[in-house]
Amino acid sequence: MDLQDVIYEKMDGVAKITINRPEVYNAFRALTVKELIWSFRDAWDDNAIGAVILTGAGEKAFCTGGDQSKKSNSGYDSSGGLGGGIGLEVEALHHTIRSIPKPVIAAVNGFAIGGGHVLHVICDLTIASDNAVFGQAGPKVGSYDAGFGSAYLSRIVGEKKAREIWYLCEKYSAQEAKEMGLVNKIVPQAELMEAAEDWARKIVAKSPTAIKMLKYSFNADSANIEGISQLAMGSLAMFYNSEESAEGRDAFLEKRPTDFNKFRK
Ligand SMILES: CC(C)(COP(=O)(O)OP(=O)(O)OC[C@H]1O[C@@H](n2cnc3c(N)ncnc32)[C@H](O)[C@@H]1OP(=O)(O)O)[C@@H](O)C(=O)NCCC(=O)NCCSC(=O)CCC(=O)c1ccccc1C(=O)O
Repeated sequence: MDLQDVIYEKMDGVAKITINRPEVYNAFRALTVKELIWSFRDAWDDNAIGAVILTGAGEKAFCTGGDQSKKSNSGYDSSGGLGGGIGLEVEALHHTIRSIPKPVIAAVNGFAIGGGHVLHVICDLTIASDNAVFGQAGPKVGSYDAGFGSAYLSRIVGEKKAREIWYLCEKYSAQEAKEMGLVNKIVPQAELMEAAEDWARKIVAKSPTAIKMLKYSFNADSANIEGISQLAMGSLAMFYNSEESAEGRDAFLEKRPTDFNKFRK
């Protein structure tokens, strides 16, 4: 596949997938999500690969979720039926990251916000640079991830903290993220890739069958969230076709405060 939005590399048993849209802080559009799925599936299919690193290009951001400039009232910029009607195959991407029988390490090199935050939450492990910033943004921009983004997040940080993260849309430092169990390790930004590659190589040296079965065992306990995620994305498609959702997107793009009051009923 000829990749435009993603850089895909393989070395010493480790696949590295880099979201490459630094001009929009690595926000994803339909093509980005398609290319991410393709890359993860290639790594899955390649018996020489034992671990995957997911990161973002540049020093500012890991990923900031859906590209707001590509969102219309009928969803993001893919018009097909894939993706539950939201125009982005986010649900399939989440499924692929969880299903690939090889650990996925998120190397968070800056902002992990919104749908970008959900991506690192779903990854098996997270290593953050000391300047990384974490948080959800959906309620500020007329969106939500009521699947893995909320239900699985609450398993990691607890119900109260997950509700705080979604309801307030505050930003959290790498240290705060580590304290709430969202991050496995923090390193200086210059050492991030070295640290991720070091952990990946340690995993690659282990029994692949043991690693695969452990990943599936960890997944089994939260597998029911897949069904919730399908419902969530279906409801999101309907919500996107509303003035309320459009107000959030437009305010972000116009760099002005939101006015959601008229939608309270
Ligand atoms: C990340 C920020 C907090 C950084 O703020 P700041 O340092 O002030 O930089 P900015 O000037 O804001 O940004 C620099 C530059 O990047 C552009 N940009 C950043 N993020 C996006 C984006 N998501 N879409 C489009 N463009 C983006 C920004 O416009 C600037 O460009 P200029 O040309 O220089 O003006 C801040 O940028 C920020 O808050 N970004 C938005 C984050 C966001 O709202 N993401 C979507 C959230 S939706 C969600 O959380 C729930 C939904 C969800 O998870 C989901 C589920 C299913 C499908 C899709 C999604 C989804 O994520 O949408």
